[in-house]
Amino acid sequence: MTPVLEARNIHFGYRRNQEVLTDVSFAVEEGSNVGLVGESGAGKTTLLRILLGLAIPSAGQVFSDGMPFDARDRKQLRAYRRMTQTVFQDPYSSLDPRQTIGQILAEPLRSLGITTNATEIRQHMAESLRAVGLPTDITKRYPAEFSGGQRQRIAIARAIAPNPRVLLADEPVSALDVSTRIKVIDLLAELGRGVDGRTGMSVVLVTHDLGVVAALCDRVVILENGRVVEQGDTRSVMGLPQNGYTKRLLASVPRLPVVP
Ligand SMILES: Nc1ncnc2c1ncn2[C@@H]1O[C@H](COP(=O)(O)OP(=O)(O)OP(=O)(O)O)[C@@H](O)[C@H]1O
Repeated sequence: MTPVLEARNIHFGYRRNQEVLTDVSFAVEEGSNVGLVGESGAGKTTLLRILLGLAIPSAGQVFSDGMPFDARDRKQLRAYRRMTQTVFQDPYSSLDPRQTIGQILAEPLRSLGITTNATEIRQHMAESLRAVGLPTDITKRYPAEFSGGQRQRIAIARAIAPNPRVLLADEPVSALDVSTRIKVIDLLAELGRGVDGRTGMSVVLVTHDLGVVAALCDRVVILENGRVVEQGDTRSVMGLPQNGYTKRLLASVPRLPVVP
């Protein structure tokens, strides 16, 4: 099967002669969830920025449905943005405090050219609010009226409103308390499977937390200093890690599932 998204031999540096990513390759199959894991500075966010088309690799290529994706091509970027949406770490800064929830949810629908029809926008908004487990009558309220977990649900509702095929999430639960964290992970897992009449989507999850990967991802890619040191099926990698760095990361996480 052609992967929905693929990074092939990606290199990137913010400065000349200082690579932050070196020869990074991995694929995201339709409907499967992939965790990008590594310690602080490993290059996870940079890789996500490349997958979002916000940074251009110095070598290598991103493929979308098997086709090379060039973020400098505005037409390609527009089509790509409809199929990939993102959720950031901090729900306090990612939502504009001056906008109502309705304005926040409608923004991607308008800017991506999905619809400008008020009735259709209301339908999309209600559908995505239902999918994240929030009441549909909150559209006139402001982000400040909601808790961190609720705000992250609103950010997820905004991301899924255009019906993306891939959700790229950068540490989406690390700013939340433990019980809220579990609920948001469950929500992402549900959205991946498809919920409330929506089709499932792939989730690419950037995290330094292997516990979150174990709960959500079918596959895991381990990054160390900008290189992939190990990748594969999450249960196999976590059950029998081959790489010393992966073993050290695993040793720092309590209670991981054991492969039978
Ligand atoms: N805008 C930038 N300019 C220069 N260097 C940068 C920039 N952003 C990141 N870097 C460097 O690139 C490397 C990778 O950073 P990146 O943020 O991708 O890592 P990360 O794995 O996401 O880390 P964290 O878990 O702390 O967010 C680091 O050495 C970082 O200092």
